[in-house]
Amino acid sequence: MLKFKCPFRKSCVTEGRFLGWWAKSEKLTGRLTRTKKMYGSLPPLFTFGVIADIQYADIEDGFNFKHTRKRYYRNSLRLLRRANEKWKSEAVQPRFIIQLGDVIDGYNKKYDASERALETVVNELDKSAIEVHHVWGNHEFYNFSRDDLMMSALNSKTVDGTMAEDAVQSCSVSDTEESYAYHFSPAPYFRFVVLDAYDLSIIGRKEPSTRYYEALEMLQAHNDNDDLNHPPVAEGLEQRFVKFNGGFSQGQLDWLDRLLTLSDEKLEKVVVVSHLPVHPYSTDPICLAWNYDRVLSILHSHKSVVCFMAGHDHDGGYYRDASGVHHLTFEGVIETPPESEAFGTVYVYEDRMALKGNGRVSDRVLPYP
Ligand SMILES: Nc1ccn([C@@H]2O[C@H](COP(=O)(O)OP(=O)(O)OC[C@H](O)CO)[C@@H](O)[C@H]2O)c(=O)n1
Repeated sequence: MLKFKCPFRKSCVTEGRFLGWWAKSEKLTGRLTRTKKMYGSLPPLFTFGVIADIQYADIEDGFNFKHTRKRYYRNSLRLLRRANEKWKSEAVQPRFIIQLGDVIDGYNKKYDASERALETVVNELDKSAIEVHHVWGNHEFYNFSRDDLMMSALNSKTVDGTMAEDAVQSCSVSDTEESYAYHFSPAPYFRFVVLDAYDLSIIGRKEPSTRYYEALEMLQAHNDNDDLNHPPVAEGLEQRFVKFNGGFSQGQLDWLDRLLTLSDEKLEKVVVVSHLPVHPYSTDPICLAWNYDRVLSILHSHKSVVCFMAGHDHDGGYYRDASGVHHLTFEGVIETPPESEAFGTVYVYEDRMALKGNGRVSDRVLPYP
């Protein structure tokens, strides 16, 4: 029997009725394959763009810490421009862009160029007039204080009226230790959650503050090096306990859990994003969030979660976990050579998302769990 159920969009219902009529008028069963093909070729409900680790700086090319990967600091702006031009030129433009953090490089601070570099990338993004959701990474904190970031163009926290009654609009524990975590719903039955992976960190929190000391204690319990950017071990998951990573406060984890409970009740599909990956198989473990396991267990206890997107590991990664949640770590623009690309457009359907990658980012079909 022909099933065509789409609670998301009136036009889908119309298309469904049309297909039902068409199937009957074609005297049916042998034609179902054709119908299915038509269903598969329905336009997406909406699309969105994704880009990670642009790390722009107006300086000569360099290398990563281990000298294993080249970093193209100026070219990163050209790659951002090309991505944005592509999004702008689409017949139906992406509804929004997710910028997964580290939009400018920490080197800008050294050259007193943080503001200028930020203005340059924001101006570039503004050329498309597509709404951008900014995630904060370690390089944001090399350049700016948390207070500065809250006042900057990188604060894309939105007030989402649809869940106002649920009192989970944003993650606020106290005025002095506010987290940069929020959610938005770009279409009925879909929700995106932006997490703050440097909520518990010694670069994302100022001394003296409760979270700073909590973070320092957690880090030093696993890493006794003088230089806390140096990993405590050469292999394995404990490598993640470095200063350039961070974690999620209990307040933020509780907020996430409450929010996902409401999303479950509303039958939503939820995409969670953060600068740091949370699944060990989706990244080099040196890039994992400190308390990744706490996030994973929350994600797994809610049927609404379909995908987790992160940056930070410039080599990228992908893993579909046992609960069916897709963990996508996006390849970083900064380590992408001038002749290539590193961005994606995600096409969102009723039953799946499809990532159309460019350059180093692969195409992927992401069925919902
Ligand atoms: N093994 C390391 C790696 C890095 N550092 C120092 O930490 C700071 C941040 O490093 P950076 O490579 O710039 O950070 P990214 O966010 O671009 O990349 C994250 C992972 O490295 C990707 O694999 C900087 O001061 C480094 O010098 C370190 O001391 N030891």
